[in-house]
Amino acid sequence: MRTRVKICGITNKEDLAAACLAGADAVGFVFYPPSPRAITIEQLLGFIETIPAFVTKVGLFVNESPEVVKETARVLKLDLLQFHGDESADYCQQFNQSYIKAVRVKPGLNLIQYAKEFKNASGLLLDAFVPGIPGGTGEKFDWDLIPTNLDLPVILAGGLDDLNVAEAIQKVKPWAVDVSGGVERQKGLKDHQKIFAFVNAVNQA
Ligand SMILES: O=C(O)c1ccccc1N[C@@H]1O[C@H](COP(=O)(O)O)[C@@H](O)[C@H]1O
Repeated sequence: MRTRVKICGITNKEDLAAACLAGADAVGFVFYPPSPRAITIEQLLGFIETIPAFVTKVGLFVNESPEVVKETARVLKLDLLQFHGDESADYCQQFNQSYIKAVRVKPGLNLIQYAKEFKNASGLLLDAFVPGIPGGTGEKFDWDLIPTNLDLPVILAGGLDDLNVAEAIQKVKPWAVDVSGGVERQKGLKDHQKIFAFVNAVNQA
């Protein structure tokens, strides 16, 4: 099975084109103002139409108000919502739209129970737990903490790059991998060579 790839934290047209050309299955946009990768509806409207068919448009939110999520998804015609905060299952389901739920993995967390709670999600995104920061930290976590029998497709994230993603895929066998910092030249700006190297590494794993 081919492992799907999401390139997250895209802030401009050039980086978007590179991700699509490299073969990304999904591109992510961060609607979380404190992030150095944050983008506004107005900025994204300037280039969102350059996304070709069959590339999934993902909007990332962290504990956002439902009104803002609804309006962002409506105006930009997002395909998938990514909830990367402490959102409840009821909160995530209210939008009547496909979503993935992120969880920051640490010892003692019952991921099997978590996946059951979010049974309507299209996938469970596993990220590193770093106190005080919801995500995009560039930190890996202990992949041994991931059970093999989760009820949801696993999207592995957290500190991935072109050098470690093959090992991650061999060990975890996720449905998809998600990267932000590992393909950047500076926060918020992508390194196009790293994007291509990452997607190639995934395809060869
Ligand atoms: O990218 C961000 O700035 C961000 C902010 C808040 C929540 C999540 C964020 N990004 C997501 O974090 C993971 C891991 O990123 P990294 O590869 O370790 O940099 C990924 O799912 C991003 O979508």
